[in-house]
Amino acid sequence: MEEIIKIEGGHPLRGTVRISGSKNSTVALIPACVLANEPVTIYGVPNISDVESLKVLLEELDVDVKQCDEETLYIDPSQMNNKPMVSQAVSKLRASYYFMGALLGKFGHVEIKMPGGCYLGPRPIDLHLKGFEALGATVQYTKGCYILDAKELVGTNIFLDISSVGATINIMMAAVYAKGRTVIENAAREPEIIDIATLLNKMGARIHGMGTSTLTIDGVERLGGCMHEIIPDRIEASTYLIIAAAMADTMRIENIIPQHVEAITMKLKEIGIQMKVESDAIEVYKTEGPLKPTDILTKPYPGFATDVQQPFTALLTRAQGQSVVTETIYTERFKHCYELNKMGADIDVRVPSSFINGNTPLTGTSVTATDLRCGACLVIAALMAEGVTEIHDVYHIDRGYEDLDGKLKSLGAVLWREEVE
Ligand SMILES: CC(=O)N[C@H]1[C@@H](OP(=O)(O)OP(=O)(O)OC[C@H]2O[C@@H](n3ccc(=O)[nH]c3=O)[C@H](O)[C@@H]2O)O[C@H](CO)[C@@H](O)[C@@H]1O
Ligand SMILES: C=C(OP(=O)(O)O)C(=O)O
Repeated sequence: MEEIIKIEGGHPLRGTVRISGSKNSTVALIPACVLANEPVTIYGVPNISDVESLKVLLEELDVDVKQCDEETLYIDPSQMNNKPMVSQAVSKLRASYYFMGALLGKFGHVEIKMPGGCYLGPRPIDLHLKGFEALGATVQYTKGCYILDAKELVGTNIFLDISSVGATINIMMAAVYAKGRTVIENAAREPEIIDIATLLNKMGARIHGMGTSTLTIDGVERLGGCMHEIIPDRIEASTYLIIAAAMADTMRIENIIPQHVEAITMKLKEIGIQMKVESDAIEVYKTEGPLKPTDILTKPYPGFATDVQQPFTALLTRAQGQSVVTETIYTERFKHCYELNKMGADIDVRVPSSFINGNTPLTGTSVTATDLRCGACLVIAALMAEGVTEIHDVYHIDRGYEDLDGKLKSLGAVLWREEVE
């Protein structure tokens, strides 16, 4: 049996939606907690399936995990055991690879199988491994498993060829207990990296320069417990901004850091969306008149996030003219375009760009969420479409959007889930 989402499109949306804690922060913060020797409490944890998979992984390592309330997680790693990470849960998400840095940093040894996550074209982890090697670890790959070993990790200078989010976080975690100073040059500057470094510093790490492209980590001997509140999810926030732009009379999006979504709000304004930006909320108003087409170039933060180009494409099918989306991060991240075309869009994909010939009304049909943000794109398209859209492989969506159904229903959307053969 498979669960699908059905959405009846065309209903105007109004009301207030609250953004959850950041998925991409949470999935790194949870593995980072095992570096401590005392309990850590994290607030604002989103209720998504990636978190459920990480809780399973923690339990497999004998970490004491308690869900204190809906969004508070208590993680006590003081009695944990370092075991091979080979269960199914590892393959359910990409971020299980953060246990590489965390366990290598804490125990000098880790055995873990290949991570899972969204297929967006090839997603190598060579920069993570080169960073671990530079710190003094050996890396072996046998029978689908990485085995990393280090008698001692020693701080060094590491230049990342690409400012990879995952490699920056993983190397930072491996380096917190290393002897001496590690400097990561061309480090990623995403807000999630600042969040992880902030947690580690609260635990007693000495990390400087977060939010810049040079991160300095001075090794320490012990990390203790702390409490930490996760930043709001800028990708979920962007998704609801686009939903509002597509379907709202008036929609208020709360628990937002406006600076984190500035590349998106600038684009929305450029195509003709009106909004009011407050310190921690954004109100979006009904658009009168046609939307203008635009060109989007995905870039690392603070540029236009690759995770948002897919949902944004759904909105661009309504623009009067041709828009071009060019991917510089994952050049094959265009599967959503083929699904949108099934709904009546006219999108031509010529890697690394998609050419969206707008002003095409969308009609509900059967489509597949090939990855998480393709799923978000199809939800937006379905809300805009005439008739009922059925979305398959919704487990991708559930990896990253807390209570999508509940939040949309509270805004006036008509959707439901069904079990099908
Ligand atoms: C859990 C999480 O936070 N996921 C996000 C993270 O993924 P993730 O951390 O996997 O993405 P990276 O920033 O590492 O990837 C950026 C680019 O670097 C390349 N690369 C990366 C590592 C490496 O060792 N070698 C290499 O060549 C990748 O193929 C890609 O082209 O950042 C992506 C880019 O913002 C987002 O789409 C994902 O939502
Ligand atoms: C690609 C994404 O996630 P992951 O890296 O966890 O696969 C995403 O959040 O859009």
